[in-house]
Amino acid sequence: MNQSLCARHLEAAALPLIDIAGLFSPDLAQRTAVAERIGAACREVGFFCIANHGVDPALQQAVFEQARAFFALPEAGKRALDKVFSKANRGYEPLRGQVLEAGAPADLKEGFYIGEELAEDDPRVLAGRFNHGANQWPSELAEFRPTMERYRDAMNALANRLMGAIALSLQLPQDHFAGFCRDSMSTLRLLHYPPQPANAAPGEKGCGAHTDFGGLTLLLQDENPGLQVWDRHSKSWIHAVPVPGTYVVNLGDMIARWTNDQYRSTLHRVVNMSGRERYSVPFFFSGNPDHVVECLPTCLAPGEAPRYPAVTVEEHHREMYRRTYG
Ligand SMILES: O=C(O)CCC(=O)C(=O)O
Ligand SMILES: [Fe+2]
Repeated sequence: MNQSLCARHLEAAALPLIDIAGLFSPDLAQRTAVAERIGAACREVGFFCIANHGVDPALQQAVFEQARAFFALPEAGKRALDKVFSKANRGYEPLRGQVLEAGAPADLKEGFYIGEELAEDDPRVLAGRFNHGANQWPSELAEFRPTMERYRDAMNALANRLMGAIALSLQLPQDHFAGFCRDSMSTLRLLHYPPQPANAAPGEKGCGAHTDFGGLTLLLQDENPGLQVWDRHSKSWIHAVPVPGTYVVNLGDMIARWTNDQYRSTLHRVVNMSGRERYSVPFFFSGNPDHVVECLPTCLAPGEAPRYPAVTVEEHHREMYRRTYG
């Protein structure tokens, strides 16, 4: 192994790697043992990698194949599914379509958003609920929709399991977050990052520094590194080098609100210095829109006040989208 590879693997080791096989056990002690490791990572870093998560590698590869095929479509085909045509923020987002870091140049990524499929006459759609509606699907790619729907279902199941582990890690019953998890307004996002251009403007990068808005994010990365996670101890960026077969899991702002920042929603960004096209697939498990997120009494020391007012999942997401899409 050469020097630079060694250095890269050392950096990768900085994100805790947790084997979650025990979460699938009928034995509460085994589930709790994994939950405790997750809890420690949530307190320390707010980011961790999970292995033995049970998601079919063939399904993950199919998602990447479909994502690559979509982004390779002619510009006109992608623009026909532009998010601007959707009231529910579904569809294609062109390069530089989002500013994730306030004051920085727009992000050097293109994306595609998929959510729960809701018909035009669904009462939630008729009521104009935030992000509720139909998806836009590329008619050119027959396998795209079934692949993404299967994958979204697998991600919802895994996120539910991880929320149970987070509850256990906070000494709460495993189903404590069931109300949050029910009919979650989750988003599957396909991302494509071109290589960082040599002539990039100052501060221009794949994805500006941000924290995620929702509950949990489960990130599938291809083999090209690019994700960087802020380390508050060394005050520097950790390179989250892809570890084959794992997911990167990070906590969104909702979990920081519940725990009064005991569990961290950590700053991260993407700079694609790999010299290759990078593809990633974050799944944002955002929670039930009506669920009220407020500080858990068990996360307050005697005399301590909650840092955040109570907010519904829907109110919080409306505000966050307003900030990053202007
Ligand atoms: O592409 C990545 O590795 C991270 C993307 C991300 O942070 C996001 O979409 O919120
Ligand atoms: Fe993110």
